[in-house]
Amino acid sequence: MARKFFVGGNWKCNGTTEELKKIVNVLNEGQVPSSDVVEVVVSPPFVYLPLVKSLLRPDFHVAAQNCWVKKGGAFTGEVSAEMLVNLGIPWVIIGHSERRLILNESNEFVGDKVAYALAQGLKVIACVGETLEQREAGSTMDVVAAQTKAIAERVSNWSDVVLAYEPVWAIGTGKVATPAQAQEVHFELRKWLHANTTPEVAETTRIIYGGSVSGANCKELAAKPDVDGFLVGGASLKPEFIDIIKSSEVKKNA
Ligand SMILES: O=C(CO)COP(=O)(O)O
Repeated sequence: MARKFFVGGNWKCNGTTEELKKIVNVLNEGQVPSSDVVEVVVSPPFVYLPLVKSLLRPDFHVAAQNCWVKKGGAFTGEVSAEMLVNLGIPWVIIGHSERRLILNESNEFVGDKVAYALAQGLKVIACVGETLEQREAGSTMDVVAAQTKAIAERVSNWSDVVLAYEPVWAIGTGKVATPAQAQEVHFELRKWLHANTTPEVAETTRIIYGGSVSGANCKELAAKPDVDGFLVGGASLKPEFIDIIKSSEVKKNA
């Protein structure tokens, strides 16, 4: 079964109402391949989710950038998976490296969050990736396998999971992984899924790349067989996000 190309825009902690309305207008007017070819999901900060959802074209969807690890209650400052479901938010990003590293989210905590969000009916973009230090020490695959294992141990149904490989050294640095570097890790991750879940999960789960993806570098990355799309930060707030969505055509012609 072919894996549908997936392009996520992670807006992180950016934007004002006016700025986000402008980028939504750009997206709404963009000429992109149909939703049979590419799935597009943008992720504004929590407070803007209802606004963006209400303005966004119907073939694009929204994601939250995080959610609480279990049922809501006395957890000041948190937003629960149930609340996202209540608002009709279909997707959530979990385990982004900014949360793992700045907010000390452990592999186990991320795995628990993924499992809880899925159980509530959300679809999850689960992020993994190594730091520069870990890459230079030769432990890239150990790190991403351990992060993926903590998710796999808690998840049996992978049909609502997209796995995002985002090397920390490539995020916001302009230092994109080469297509060969991305392909190598994606291939190994798929192999890991094959050995540790089921061959079908390995074959059907989308593994997307994130880290300094731009309009200029997306086509070469998209051409790699195990790169099933992107999670885009900075460039997802700019008109070039449309070009990144269009890179899905590389797959159609493959
Ligand atoms: O962290 C990212 C997406 O989640 C990538 O960010 P940049 O595209 O800004 O490098």
